[in-house]
Amino acid sequence: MSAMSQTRTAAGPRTDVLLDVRGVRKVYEGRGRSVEAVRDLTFTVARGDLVCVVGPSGAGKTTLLKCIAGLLAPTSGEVVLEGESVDGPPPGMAVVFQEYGRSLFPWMTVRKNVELPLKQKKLPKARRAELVHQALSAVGLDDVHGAYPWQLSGGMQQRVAIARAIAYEPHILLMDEPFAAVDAQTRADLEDLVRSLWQRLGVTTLFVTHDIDEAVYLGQRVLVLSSSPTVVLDDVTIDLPAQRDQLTTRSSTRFTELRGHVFEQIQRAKQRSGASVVE
Ligand SMILES: Nc1ncnc2c1ncn2[C@@H]1O[C@H](COP(=O)(O)OP(=O)(O)OP(=O)(O)O)[C@@H](O)[C@H]1O
Repeated sequence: MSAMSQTRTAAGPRTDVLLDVRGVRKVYEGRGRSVEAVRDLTFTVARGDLVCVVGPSGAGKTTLLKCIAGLLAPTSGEVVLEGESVDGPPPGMAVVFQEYGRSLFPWMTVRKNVELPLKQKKLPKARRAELVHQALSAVGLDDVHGAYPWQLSGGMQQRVAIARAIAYEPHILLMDEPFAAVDAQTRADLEDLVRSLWQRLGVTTLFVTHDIDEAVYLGQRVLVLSSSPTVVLDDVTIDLPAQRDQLTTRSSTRFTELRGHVFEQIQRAKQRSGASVVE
């Protein structure tokens, strides 16, 4: 780790660790061929943190996120959430994926889409209505309760997916390249939405992206993944002011320094090859 990096353990043991990723390794087994997507990932996320994970294409970001979400079993190592080992989708977690078009049900109205996980949580009807209303209002979609997802723009659909996630009142929110498929202006608006929701709701957030600027703009920390073997190459503390805006923050000297530092790390990581074929 470089001088700019600050390991989170430097100040002593963390007492409020929400997520503990311990030596996670994932090898995909295929016909006569095994691909080691992730070698050894170890890090913690404290309650209330907003942590971005950035790494070159194929570094294993999605694999890591699926392991954390309990959708994929690590080959070795362990994911511990709130003291419990993860061996399936944990109840206190919500995930927002890149493909909003596939994550919303087209035959259900916006309201029904947001309400669905709350029904699975067996919340009473009045509470569900309250949470749906609050969440849609928080993402600026007060007027579209009765619309269908396909009647909305891509950016609005992703807002619905975010509303569904926050209505669930998760302890941790995972986001996997959620804005990769929207235009630049919408992306900037959605980034600001994530920051403002995080500040208002205090929900612990792990945000995976391949976009260095996005990671530095959003995060309190940026974890830089290497590729082949995939490990945490750097853990950068983003010491930008808490109040960020697209114009001032992105044109500040500190933003440029941090972005340059992460960029250098990614370049180093890219000099290595993709995932290792281990057999
Ligand atoms: N089901 C699978 N079977 C075999 N190999 C896989 C499987 N899923 C992913 N991989 C391989 O594991 C490696 C890591 O993939 P992963 O999708 O996790 O990376 P990523 O960092 O999210 O990539 P990107 O930024 O391009 O989305 C890649 O080499 C990929 O080809």
